[in-house]
Formats: sequence, C-alpha cells, structure tokens
Amino acid sequence: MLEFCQALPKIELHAHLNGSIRNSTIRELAASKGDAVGLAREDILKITEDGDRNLAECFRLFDLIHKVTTEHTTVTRITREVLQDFADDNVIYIEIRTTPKDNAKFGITKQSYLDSVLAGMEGYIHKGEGSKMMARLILSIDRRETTEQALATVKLAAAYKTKGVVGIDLSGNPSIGEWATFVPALRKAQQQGLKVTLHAGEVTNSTEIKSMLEMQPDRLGHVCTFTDDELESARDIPIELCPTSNLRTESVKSYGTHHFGKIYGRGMPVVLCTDDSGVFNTTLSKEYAIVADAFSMDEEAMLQLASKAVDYIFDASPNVRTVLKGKFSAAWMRWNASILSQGAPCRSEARKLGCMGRKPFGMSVAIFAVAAVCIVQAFART
Ligand SMILES: CNc1ncnc2c1ncn2[C@@H]1O[C@H](COP(=O)(O)O)[C@@H](O)[C@H]1O
Ligand SMILES: [Zn+2]
Repeated sequence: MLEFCQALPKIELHAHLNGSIRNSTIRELAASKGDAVGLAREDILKITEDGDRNLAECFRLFDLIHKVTTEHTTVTRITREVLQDFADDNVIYIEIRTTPKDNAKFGITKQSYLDSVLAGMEGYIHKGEGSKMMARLILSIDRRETTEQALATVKLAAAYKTKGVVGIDLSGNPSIGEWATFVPALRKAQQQGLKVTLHAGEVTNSTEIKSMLEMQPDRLGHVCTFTDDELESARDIPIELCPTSNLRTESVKSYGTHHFGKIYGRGMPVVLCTDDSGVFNTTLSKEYAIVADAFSMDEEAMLQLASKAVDYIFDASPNVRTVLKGKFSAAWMRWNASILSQGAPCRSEARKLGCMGRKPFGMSVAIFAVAAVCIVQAFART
C-alpha cells in the first residue's frame, strides 16, 4: 500500500515549516552554529532521533530548531528544501504554514522573515497545469504571542494576499495562552477575507473548543480530545488529521483507535496531513499508508480520500481547483486502467463506478474511458 500511496497525487494542508526540516539540514546547521547558539550535542540528537516525545518535549524541540534557523538565507533554504521533499512525495498542492518571527538580535522582522519564506517558495506559487506542485502559505499565530503580535501577523497576511498567503493558523503549545488573547486577530483575519484554521483539542479544554466552534473557522487541526457532541457541532468543518504526530505526542494510543475512524465513518470532511514531517520522521505517503492499513481501506477509498482534499483548500481561485481536479481525474483514469489490465471483470467495474455522486469531478470522463475499454474487450471476446 505504501507504494500505491507514494504514487497517489496528494494535497498537504497542515505542515509547519520548521517542523518539516530535513534531519540532515538540522545537523548541518547545528554543526556550523550550534556552539554559538548554545545548542548541545545531545539537543541535536534529540531533535533528529526517531522516537516518541510528548507535547511538552515537542515544543522544547521547536525552540531548539528555531535557534539554528535565524538567518534569512537559512529560512529561504529550508523552505526550498521542504517544498522539494513534498513535491518528491507526489504532493501536487501544499499549504505550508509558519510563524513570522521578530528577532532583533539577528535583524529579523516578521516581514523580512515572511519575505525569506516567499523567496524559498518562488517557482511554486504561480504555477499552472503542467507544474508538479503548487504552494500557498498560511501564517501562524503562536499561542505565546500577545494580541498586538497576533494582529501584526494578520496585518502582514492581508498585505501579502496576492503573493501567496491564503490564511491564518493558531498553533503553539496548547497548554499556553488564553483564547481571548487571539480573538481580535482571528476576527480581523476573517474580516479581511483570510481563511482561518485552528489547532483545536490537542489537550482537553471544552470551554476553548466551544469558543473556537462559535468562530466558525474554515478548518480545524487535530481535534484529538473532541467529544462526540463536539464532533457533531464541527460536522461541516474540514478537519486536518495528522496520525503520526498524534501518536508520537501521545495524544492517541494507537493508529487503530485514532479518531480518523470516527470522523471518516461519520462522513465528515477530513484531510490527512503530516504536521511536522521532520520532527516525526514521516511523509504524507506514509500517513496515507498508515491509515489504509489501520482502517482496512482499499486503493479506491484512498484515491477517494486524496481527491476530496481539493474541496478543502484555502486558495479560492477556480483555476487552481480545476488544475487539481484534472490531476485527480487523470489518477482515477490510471487506476481504472490498471484495474482493468489486472483482468477485473467489466461488470463489477461498471457497478463500482456507477455511484457517480460519490466520485470527484472528471469521473464521468473516467467512466466513459472504462466503458469504452469494456466494449472493446467485449467485442474482442466475441
Ligand atoms: C505537534 N503539534 C503541534 N501543535 C501545535 N503547534 C505546533 C505543533 N507542531 C508545530 N507547531 C507550531 O509550529 C512551530 C514550528 O514551525 P514554524 O516555526 O511556525 O515554522 C512550533 O513552534 C509551534 O508553534
Ligand atoms: Zn500542527
């Protein structure tokens, strides 16, 4: 299944830039400036080792990573590498997210940080039909920030809307910060026409979850602690799920008991994501394969799951959706052709493909293609 998931075109909607850095790059950066920033050898090992770490430990690791990504050139470099890695994993559209940082010591402002990220995204933003991957940017508000800092991030996002920024995220250590601190900025983002996604329910906090739902965000991330009732209230909001991240941070006990099962089973909108592919040593293909395995989903179900993500992207341009739907239509056609070449009987194929309401855009073309092959095969047999 991993091989199938690797070949599958995929959409990534929840990936933090500094959590997705290659381990080799972290080691290289730490070797060149680790001493200067007080990064010990065991710290570097902690960041790059492949193990479980609870949420608190995770946020300590992010602070360590941030110590070696302080130069503008480094920010541009890691952006370029992270995008390259997702493109190599057959991701066709990504919304990468990052927290613009003020760091006076290194001459970095939120705006210059953002410019450095966008420099690394060059070549991925204005892409069309023939391109391998399109990228957009979501700016994160860290829960450690003040209302003013959060508002500054939203102001920047609004000013950069035509340059690839599509939304605002609320993230950071869920045990820190008060919801009320972020409300003015998140409301401002909505007023400015920016999409909003919130890290929700990483730790139990029913009061905050209630307020988050009242805000009507465009997507939610994680929702690990959501009760059945809370899930029901979020029924129409697309949910970004990151199985390995949740397992590694001990937010869920096993893949088999991951809340993906409940959410998918209820027919709620859901998209699989990596969260921090560097820190958790994963890829989007691995996340798809893990879910397929844990919930006994076949290739058709995985293709269906991947295709549906087009409906949840923040970029509102019809052209972008058309390009993505075209790529998924082509994938459906390839899959149908491979099924036929394996000698699957035409009748069962026609029946499977008959449920057009569940199929994504372009399926009619695929059905026509399969029907044509069936007719040719039928003639060949007579
Ligand atoms: C594990 N679950 C998580 N929950 C909440 N926030 C997370 C996170 N994983 C990452 N981040 C957020 O993303 C930042 C790193 O990327 P950027 O410096 O923004 O590119 C972290 O500092 C944290 O604020
Ligand atoms: Zn996250």
